[in-house]
Amino acid sequence: MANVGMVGAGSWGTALAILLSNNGHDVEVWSIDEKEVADLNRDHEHKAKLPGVKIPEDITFTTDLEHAVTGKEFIVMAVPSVFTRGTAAKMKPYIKEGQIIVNVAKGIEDDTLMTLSEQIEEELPMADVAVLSGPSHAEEVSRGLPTTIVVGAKSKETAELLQKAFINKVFRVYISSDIEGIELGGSLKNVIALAAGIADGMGYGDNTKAALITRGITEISRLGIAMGGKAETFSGLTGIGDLIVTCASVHSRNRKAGFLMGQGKTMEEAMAEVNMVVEGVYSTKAAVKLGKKYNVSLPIIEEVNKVLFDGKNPQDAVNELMLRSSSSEHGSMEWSK
Ligand SMILES: NC(=O)C1=CN([C@@H]2O[C@H](COP(=O)(O)OP(=O)(O)OC[C@H]3O[C@@H](n4cnc5c(N)ncnc54)[C@H](O)[C@@H]3O)[C@@H](O)[C@H]2O)C=CC1
Ligand SMILES: O=C(CO)COP(=O)(O)O
Repeated sequence: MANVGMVGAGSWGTALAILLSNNGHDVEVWSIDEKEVADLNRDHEHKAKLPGVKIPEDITFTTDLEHAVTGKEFIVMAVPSVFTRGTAAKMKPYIKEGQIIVNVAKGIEDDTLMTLSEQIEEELPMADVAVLSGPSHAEEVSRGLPTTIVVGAKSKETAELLQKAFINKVFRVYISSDIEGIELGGSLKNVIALAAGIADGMGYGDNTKAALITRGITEISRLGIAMGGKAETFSGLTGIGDLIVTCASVHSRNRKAGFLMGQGKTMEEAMAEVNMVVEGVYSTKAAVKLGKKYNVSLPIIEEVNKVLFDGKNPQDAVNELMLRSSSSEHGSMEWSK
């Protein structure tokens, strides 16, 4: 069994710490937040983020980053994307050659357009960086509800080591070498989930949701493939799978923030009410820039960007999407007649 360092004690870091501890590993969790650490060590429950879920007493929580990451067989990074680079930089003095770090956050850096694993590699070039992603809400994983997920890594050896560490009878882990595709699917689905939430908030129905999911994965795949991801990744768990759960789930932070905006709240009001990270808000601008860079059409993502940052009325965004120039479903096609 392994010694594991968990960096980040939000809902996802806590849920995965519980899972790894239940799998028999020794888990030490770091958070920057002193109150969060004190509460977790005292209550053995994350009352704010996973109320009612018992945290095993042998999981320790600390604000000492050196202690949390030194000498661990692998480190899990579960901080919101805007803190990923900075936290990785702080870890540098304690990271040895070949240290396995598995990032579980989902996002794209707005100014560099880098994925999170690329940022971690830039800060920690000595590390062996992997990712874990898929349809997996912390609220359900922490309660042991059956979940499937994918580890992406550079080597099969690292992928299998992590697969073995995380897998159990309610958490089935697949492996993949397509880190780029996994990360792009995981980040871009959050933008579409904001759109799905907005549609729900406006009172639209299941037809609209299906349209957003289906046309959303078309946008995600088009961009992801142009950037080097594999087509099959976008039709798998980390692509369409994660998109479905995030657009549909009552647990989704992105869908909820969108819902509140669809009901007339501002982006800031919606984010404050959700009170957990809404990653899609941070990934939207980057996605629009990537669309331009790779010359890929992203109509839904562009409308989300306008609603979030240009004050566009969601109804006008819907009209724009429905009335834009008509086209065939799959681009240029051959016709039999
Ligand atoms: N919650 C979920 O169900 C899932 C979340 N994710 C991803 O995991 C990442 C983390 O999400 P959550 O745990 O939900 O977020 P959260 O909003 O619950 O947690 C944020 C946590 O980040 C830490 N933090 C706060 N400020 C920080 C700073 N300045 N520097 C470093 N750490 C800081 C704190 O421990 C805080 O509890 C996100 O990228 C999210 O998309 C992925 C899959 C599932
Ligand atoms: O990525 C997730 C589920 O797989 C979590 O999505 P939300 O951040 O929208 O809750």
